[in-house]
Amino acid sequence: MLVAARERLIVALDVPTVGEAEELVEALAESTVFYKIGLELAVAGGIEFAGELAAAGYHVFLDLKLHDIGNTVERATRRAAELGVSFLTVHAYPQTMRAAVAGRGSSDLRILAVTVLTSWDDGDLAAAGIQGSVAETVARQAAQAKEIGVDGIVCAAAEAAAVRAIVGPDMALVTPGIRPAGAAKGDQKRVVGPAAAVRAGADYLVVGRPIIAAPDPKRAADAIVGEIAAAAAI
Ligand SMILES: O=C(O)c1cc(=O)[nH]c(=O)n1[C@@H]1O[C@H](COP(=O)(O)O)[C@@H](O)[C@H]1O
Repeated sequence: MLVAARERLIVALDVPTVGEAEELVEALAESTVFYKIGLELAVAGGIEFAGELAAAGYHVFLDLKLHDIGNTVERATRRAAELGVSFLTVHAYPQTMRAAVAGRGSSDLRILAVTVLTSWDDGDLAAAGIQGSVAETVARQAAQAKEIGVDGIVCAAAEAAAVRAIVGPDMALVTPGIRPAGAAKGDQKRVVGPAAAVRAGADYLVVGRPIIAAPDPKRAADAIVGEIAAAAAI
C-alpha cells in the first residue's frame, strides 16, 4: 500500500464539543491528517464540523454506523456524500449495505461495513442471539460486503489477515481497537498493537483514547505513526 504512514492513522475525535475537537486538530496538525467524527461529536455539531474539516482539506471519516430501513439509509448516505467526507460507516447487514451503496452512487464517498464491534467477544455475540464465533461472523459479513460492492471493512486487526484473504487487495481494511504497548484497553476486548495491525494487513488504524486522552496527544500520535512507518517498511 502506497499511502504514507501519517495518512494511515485515523484519530477518533471522541470529545464532547466542536471546540475541543478543533483544539485537537490544531495540536495534531503536523502529525495527522485523517479524523473520525463519531456519535458523541455528531450529536454536538460534529456533522457540520465534518463538512468544514473536509473543505479545509483533511480526510474525514464520518462514523455514524447507520442501520435502518433501506430507504432511510440510502437517503442519509446521499446527504453524507454531499459533505465531502471520505468514509461513512454502516452496519454490515446485507439490506443496509445495499442501501448505502445505492446512496453513495458514483460519489467519492467510500462505504465501510462495520462487522463485529471490537468491544465484543464470542460471549457478546451469543448474548445477542447471533450464532457462530467472532471469526466466523466477521468472515461471513466480509464476504457479503464484497459481494454487495461495499468499499471497505471495519474489523479488529486480529481478523485483518482473514478478511484480506476474503475481500482481496482493493477494499480498505480499517481497524479500531488499537492499543500501543502499555495503553489501557478500556471497553475494548479485541485489541492489537499498531505494528501488528499493519503487519496483519490493516490499511488504516483508528485510535481514540491512546491519543486524545494522552498528556501529550501529538507525542502519542507521532509514536504511532512511527510504528506504522517502521512496520510498513519491513
Ligand atoms: O466504527 C468504528 O470506528 C469502531 C468500530 C469498532 O468495532 N470499534 C471501535 O472502537 N470503533 C470506534 O473506534 C474508536 C476507538 O476508540 P478508542 O478505543 O478510544 O481507541 C471509537 O471512536 C469507536 O467508536
